[in-house]
Amino acid sequence: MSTTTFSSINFNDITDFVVNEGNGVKGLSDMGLKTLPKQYIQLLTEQITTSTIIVDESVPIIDMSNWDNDSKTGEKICDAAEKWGFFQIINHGIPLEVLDNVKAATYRFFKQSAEEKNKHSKDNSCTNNVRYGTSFTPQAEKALEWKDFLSLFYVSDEEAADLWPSACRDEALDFLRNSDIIIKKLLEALMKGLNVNEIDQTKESLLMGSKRINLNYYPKCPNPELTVGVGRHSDVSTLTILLQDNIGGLYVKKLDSDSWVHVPPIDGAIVINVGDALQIMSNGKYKSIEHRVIANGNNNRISVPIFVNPNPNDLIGPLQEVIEKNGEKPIYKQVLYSDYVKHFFRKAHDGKETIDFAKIN
Ligand SMILES: COc1cc(/C=C/C(=O)SCCNC(=O)CCNC(=O)[C@H](O)C(C)(C)COP(=O)(O)OP(=O)(O)OC[C@H]2O[C@@H](n3cnc4c(N)ncnc43)[C@H](O)[C@@H]2OP(=O)(O)O)ccc1O
Ligand SMILES: O=C(O)CCC(=O)C(=O)O
Ligand SMILES: [Fe+2]
Repeated sequence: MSTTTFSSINFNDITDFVVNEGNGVKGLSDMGLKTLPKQYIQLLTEQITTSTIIVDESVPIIDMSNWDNDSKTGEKICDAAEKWGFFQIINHGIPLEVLDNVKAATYRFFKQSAEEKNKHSKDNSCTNNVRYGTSFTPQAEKALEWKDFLSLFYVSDEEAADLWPSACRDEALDFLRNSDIIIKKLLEALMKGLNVNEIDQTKESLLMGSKRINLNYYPKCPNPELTVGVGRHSDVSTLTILLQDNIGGLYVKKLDSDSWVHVPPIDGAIVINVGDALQIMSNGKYKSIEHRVIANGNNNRISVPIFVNPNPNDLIGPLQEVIEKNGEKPIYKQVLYSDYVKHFFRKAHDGKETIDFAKIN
């Protein structure tokens, strides 16, 4: 166990302690520090103030239990994807036990020593497909984010058995497996809304050709109002399937406004959001909305997003059907998906700016 105390580390050593030595912000929080280190103080414009929060609106909650005999469910999904870019689903069919197990596994992974977790850091990991880290892109950020994460890119069960950390591997795989049916249903409905009636092999690759599961850990934070758990960003996925715990703190931007709406935790629900890849493929019909997570002064929080993505080798752009059948002018060009993701990962979170990479000027 580490014998470092907060008074024994200099403020200038913080980045070394948190980022390079793998202690993460959890390492700082566990020491019981009373003041937020300056490296985490966000610009005033990025700190979340109550004046921009709307309390009397919320993202749609869609009951999936009627999927088979109510065509309205599909319409509700398309409507939510157009107007909010975010919604919650209930009665989705993923067993509660699977959700509870992956939450417990997240705690189990982060409870390990810094030395154990740091075996999976960018510098130490023997594979690019498993990455333990903190903040988002520390080397590119003006202010760091109060979050540690483990990011697992899925290739196969065999590869996961060899490379994913045993503290969380089986539970993460089980969540991925159990989310498959709901992912297909959601994409089927969303494609129908674009006049795409069949998800053939090419579409399957474009829509869900790769998956990444992240385990996020946001420890209790001193001066939470000065920093963020995750800064403003939109996901670069097709769809994100997000499991959050009961603490709360995720805010989404209301379309065409400067206001933010809280996504309240609902027991057993899953949060769904549209990512940039689907905004691009739908030629802007479905919205990949900016969201962010506040830091919490009283509680640790965890979340587990599954990012459903195109295959990295796919060229993504507005779908042919959208342009031909609907007679639209494309507003995005074709880009190689792995180039798009590399662009996202090389800069700090910056709201909706990633998508400019694919815009036709
Ligand atoms: C909100 O906080 C987050 C969010 C996220 C992820 C959010 C998403 O929306 S994930 C969906 C991403 N899509 C995919 O992963 C599928 C496609 N994957 C790929 O195309 C490739 O795997 C790749 C991600 C582009 C990596 O390609 P590779 O050839 O292996 O290139 P590298 O040189 O390893 O990486 C390029 C660049 O990205 C950085 N990076 C790679 N993986 C991650 C990661 N999981 N988390 C953070 N950064 C990553 C890597 O350091 C490289 O940057 P350099 O500056 O070193 O060149 C995730 C984490 C959050 O906190
Ligand atoms: O923790 C959350 O609720 C959201 C995290 C998030 O936006 C992400 O990992 O992309
Ligand atoms: Fe996100």
